[in-house]
Amino acid sequence: MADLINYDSFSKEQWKNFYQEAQVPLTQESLQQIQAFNDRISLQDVQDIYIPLVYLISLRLAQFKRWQVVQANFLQKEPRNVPYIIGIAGSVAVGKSTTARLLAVLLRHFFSSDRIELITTDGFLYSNSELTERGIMDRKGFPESYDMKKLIQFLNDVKGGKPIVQAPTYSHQIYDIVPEEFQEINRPDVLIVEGINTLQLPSTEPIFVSDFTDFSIYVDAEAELVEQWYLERFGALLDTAFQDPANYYYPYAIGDRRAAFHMAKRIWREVDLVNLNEYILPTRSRADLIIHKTDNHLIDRLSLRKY
Ligand SMILES: Nc1ncnc2c1ncn2[C@@H]1O[C@H](COP(=O)(O)OP(=O)(O)OP(=O)(O)O)[C@@H](O)[C@H]1O
Ligand SMILES: CC(C)(CO)[C@@H](O)C(=O)NCCC(=O)O
Repeated sequence: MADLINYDSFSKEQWKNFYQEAQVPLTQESLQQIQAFNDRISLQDVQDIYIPLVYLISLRLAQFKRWQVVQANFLQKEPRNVPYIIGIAGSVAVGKSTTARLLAVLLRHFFSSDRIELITTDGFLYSNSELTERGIMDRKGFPESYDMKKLIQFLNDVKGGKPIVQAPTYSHQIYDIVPEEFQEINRPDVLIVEGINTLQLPSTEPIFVSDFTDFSIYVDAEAELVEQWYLERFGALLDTAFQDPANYYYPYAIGDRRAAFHMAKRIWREVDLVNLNEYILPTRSRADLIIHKTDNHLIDRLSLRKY
């Protein structure tokens, strides 16, 4: 990959040998938490990939904290606890939120005295009615479908130490922003921000999400595989939609399943794949770490930025 000249690339075997002193909390509550949200996650990957990753993050976090003190001393100010922000980017359905949740569980386990929070930038999408008004309902997920000003303000408030900052929430079930529902972020030590746009540089803003991000991860996989995961998740959404007429997928769930999958394939091809190729993949070469996944979501390569 020519765009990755400033990365060192490692096989899983190499990566796992960088640090194996800690063990996945196999018998503890954390393991139940990991499996509770996705029982298909490979525990071997958690040990081989995520344990060294959490250690790497702990080194960077310690360095970040030291730097905050040095800078405050230079400015003759009291040092304050500046939240450390981890961004997670990648295609729709590549597994960003699963990666983010897994990382949050592990960080909470290993840094038990720190407050670890997680948000998704999906909450900063315009609502369906706003998207319709703007004539871009078929561009959900594209740069113009996000209220970037609001997202930047949110990040600035969190970084600035403002107590209780609200993040709006998005639901895949209703396929829309949830009205009047907010997640409250209260001066975390670490905030994980997951979303397709976390490495984007939208031309409408003078400042970007990445200006607030201290460590960024791009979750990568071949588009054909991501399409398969997209369709699998679509199937799972259909399966749970049966019981709930308020669910966006209810009409598809009670209708012809083949027609529903036909529609999902078309949306993947015409919306999410186009978005991946035009706006998401070009941001990969800005990530600090690229995690490459293959069949069954197994991780086979990691690329770490050198400079
Ligand atoms: N490590 C993993 N092991 C097993 N399944 C996974 C893993 N990561 C993701 N999946 C599955 O892949 C699908 C997509 O994952 P996820 O919802 O995390 O993607 P996403 O990138 O956050 O998507 P979106 O941008 O649309 O919110 C889900 O069905 C999820 O259960
Ligand atoms: C909400 C996003 C943009 C990202 O998570 C995505 O899941 C989405 O809804 N994309 C729009 C096209 C589609 O329905 O797949």
